[in-house]
Amino acid sequence: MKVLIVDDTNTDRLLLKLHLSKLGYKVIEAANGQEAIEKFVEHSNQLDLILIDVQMPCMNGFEAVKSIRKIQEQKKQEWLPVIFLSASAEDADIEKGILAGGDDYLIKPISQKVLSAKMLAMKRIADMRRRLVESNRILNELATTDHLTGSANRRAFESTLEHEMSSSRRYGSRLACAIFDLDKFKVINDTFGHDAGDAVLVEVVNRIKANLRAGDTIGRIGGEEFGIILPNVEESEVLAAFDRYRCIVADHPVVHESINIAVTASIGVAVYAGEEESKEVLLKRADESLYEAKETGRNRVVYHP
Ligand SMILES: Nc1nc2c(ncn2[C@@H]2O[C@H](COP(=O)(O)OP(=O)(O)OP(=O)(O)O)[C@@H](O)[C@H]2O)c(=O)[nH]1
Repeated sequence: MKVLIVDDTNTDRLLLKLHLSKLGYKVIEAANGQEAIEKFVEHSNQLDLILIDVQMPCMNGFEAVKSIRKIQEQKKQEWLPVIFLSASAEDADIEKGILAGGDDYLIKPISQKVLSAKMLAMKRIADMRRRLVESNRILNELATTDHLTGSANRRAFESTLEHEMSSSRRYGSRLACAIFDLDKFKVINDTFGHDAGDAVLVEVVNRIKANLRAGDTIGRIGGEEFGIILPNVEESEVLAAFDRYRCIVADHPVVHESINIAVTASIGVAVYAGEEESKEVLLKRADESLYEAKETGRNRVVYHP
């Protein structure tokens, strides 16, 4: 468990550090409110608890914690327990501490026994918090990932598309969006079996992922249908970029259980450059190009600038 100790009195800070280190806690120190905020920002991913003195010059503990809570809210971070340490036993001060975002308030001088017990209680909260963060991470992954191919699922793909379209509007950049559909996939399933079909889907996604630039996205938007987003592309690069993906699929068969499975894909492209257009209309334009690619022989990229 990692604890940030904030106290402007060196001896108090040192004593606390000594005691917590003996109990096995890792300690980071700050000597004032401003430094506490800086240390919090630097270590927020690993911190489990803040122990902070109230009376400090320039910025007192209450103000520092209010700022920390604001940062946490902006960054959508999980709750981090805070214990105030103060020489004042006034009810009003205790109330202020809780209102400022504290979870507990200890009156100085603090007995080592009480501090050890409070630390144990906070460790329980820290463990619970860590489990919650991990569960949220797993839930988010499940909600946004296609379980077979590991690519973004339709929901995550559409949300990325919306985000990229708004960046395109803001910065005047151009983004290319394509619908990429494997050809005659039913025949692959019927000839080689559903497991072979699954292996083809996984291999195709892996090949494309290995060739995407940072910031590009592939998402599975249907059974054998994928969406690809290339933000910040030059008009002259669009066709060549998607033709490269077509070749990456068509040039080498997928080998499954020592059987070579030839696969091709048809790709329909639409480019967005900040127009008044919804993602549904953009995807519809890509879909119309895909339809044309299928109708005119498959294993083709169709793009009408
Ligand atoms: N193995 C496997 N097959 C899937 C999966 N999802 C969808 N499919 C199959 O993909 C096939 C899609 O067939 P169609 O929509 O007829 O299209 P197609 O055979 O690819 O023909 P064209 O798109 O016209 O070239 C169907 O047979 C689906 O059962 C999957 O997760 N795994």
